[in-house]
Amino acid sequence: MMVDLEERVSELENWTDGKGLILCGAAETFCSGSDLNAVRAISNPQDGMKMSMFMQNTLTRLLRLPLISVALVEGRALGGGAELTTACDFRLMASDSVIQFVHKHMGLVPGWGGGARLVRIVGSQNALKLLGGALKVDPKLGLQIGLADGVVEDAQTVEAPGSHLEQAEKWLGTYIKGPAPVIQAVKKVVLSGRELPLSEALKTEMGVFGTVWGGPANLQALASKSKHK
Ligand SMILES: CCC(=O)SCCNC(=O)CCNC(=O)[C@H](O)C(C)(C)COP(=O)(O)OP(=O)(O)OC[C@H]1O[C@@H](n2cnc3c(N)ncnc32)[C@H](O)[C@@H]1OP(=O)(O)O
Repeated sequence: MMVDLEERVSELENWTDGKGLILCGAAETFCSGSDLNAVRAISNPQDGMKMSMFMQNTLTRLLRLPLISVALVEGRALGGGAELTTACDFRLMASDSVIQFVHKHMGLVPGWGGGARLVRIVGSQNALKLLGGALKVDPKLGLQIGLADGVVEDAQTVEAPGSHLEQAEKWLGTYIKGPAPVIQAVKKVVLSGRELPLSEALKTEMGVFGTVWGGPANLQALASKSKHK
């Protein structure tokens, strides 16, 4: 799974006209973490560090894709699976889903970069509670602390506007409407603001601005004298 994920990220890095990405699991489970059978075979500090380095690299590259990404959490996101959700820009949770950093119960802490990212998403107080208590985060708690950005309704219920995936596509559609170069620029500006010290982020923003200023979408908008009512 880890190698497969790295390969998919490499493919996405070459997707030049992409705008959005939805990461979801199969068989009603988002991801139950690292393969426990494989983990047993590499349960020494040296191999653990190698796995940590590999997964941090893969998930950092996933988060830095110039695409707006959503983790669609159905069922459980446990351990490394919970870390995986933090490598997307947004998280949408199904009504019966749970995100749980179970690392403490495994005698571990996050090692795929999920601890550092969690602090940036929910703040250090909430991150300490989630990791220290190995708390089960349901959609209600997820929305309350900012780990979840929305809830998708069960497809069986009358109010549900389509499957979970269709709802996620609709939700993401709001944020990726428009030309790919502009949406990619939006992501790059937010990413630099999120990751870099202010002076560097400002420089990056200027560079990204230069790629869209006077570009096709900008010139078309100017020519159409659009109003923003
Ligand atoms: C980076 C740190 C980490 O990620 S440490 C890993 C943290 N994850 C875990 O400890 C997951 C432990 N598993 C569970 O809690 C349950 O299997 C969950 C995921 C809740 C599913 O429960 P349930 O619906 O009852 O199904 P089940 O237990 O019968 O599982 C079906 C088969 O899948 C397997 N499975 C599940 N998770 C893993 C995993 N992480 N690695 C390896 N195998 C896993 C189960 O063992 C089970 O296999 P089998 O059918 O008994 O052969």
